[in-house]
Amino acid sequence: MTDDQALLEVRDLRAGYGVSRVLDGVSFRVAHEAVAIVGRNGMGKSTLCDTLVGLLRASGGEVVLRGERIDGLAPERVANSGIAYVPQGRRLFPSLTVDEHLAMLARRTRGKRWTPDAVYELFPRLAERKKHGGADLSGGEQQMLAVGRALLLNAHVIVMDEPSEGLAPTIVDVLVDAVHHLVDQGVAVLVVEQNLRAAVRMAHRQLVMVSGRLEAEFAGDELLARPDLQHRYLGVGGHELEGEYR
Ligand SMILES: Nc1ncnc2c1ncn2[C@@H]1O[C@H](COP(=O)(O)OP(=O)(O)OP(=O)(O)O)[C@@H](O)[C@H]1O
Repeated sequence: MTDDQALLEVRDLRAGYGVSRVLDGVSFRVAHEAVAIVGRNGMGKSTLCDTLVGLLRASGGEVVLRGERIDGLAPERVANSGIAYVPQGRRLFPSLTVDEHLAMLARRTRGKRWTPDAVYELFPRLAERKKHGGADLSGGEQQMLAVGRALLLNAHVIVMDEPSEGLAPTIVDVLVDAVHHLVDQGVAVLVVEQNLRAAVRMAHRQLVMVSGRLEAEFAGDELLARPDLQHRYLGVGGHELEGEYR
């Protein structure tokens, strides 16, 4: 596989809940890079994440990871094939310490690039909190731990659903740096973000989801400079979104 080939390719993906169709033919490619998906609430971004990682079954289309179809596989097999998921809300165990969370996955890390020590090097703050339980961690520390767990799966692609949600700006900076570091290390990142500024800083390419379809793509900070497009695609200025796209 060469660098310009897609690590992840999604073709005409369709999925929904019962009779309600949410993803209505989603296609995109992710190479060795970070790509952001932005869009208003309820447009299908989390549904896309769940479908990519096998938590929701696609009703049509294909998900191809490094040349192999992974749609239709159970979530554990998707994880083993090289996509790790950092879900919205982080889903940690309140009674386990940081060390215990990472040790649970350490068995899989022998001889691999990512180990608990490498995670502590990436997030020194977590190293300081090794013995603390999940319930004692701040939102930012929980997010770092959730990313650390995903890294220990030694994934080729990490899917993150709204990682900056509820985090202080300085912690968002840590996450932005972490995403760049992961890309430098050869990991592709697909990040769903409500925070446009964070999305733009994490990912050079931003794809806009509208009603279960990808309607537009922007590069760099093009979208930040265009309030008209933000209004059109993201509903900025709409009462329910005021302040989210900051
Ligand atoms: N478990 C579910 N059962 C039925 N409908 C669902 C379920 N989860 C989401 N939906 C619906 O699917 C649509 C897309 O939701 P989704 O959460 O994917 O959007 P989103 O873009 O991630 O928005 P948000 O940022 O609010 O999570 C919405 O209409 C939502 O109500």
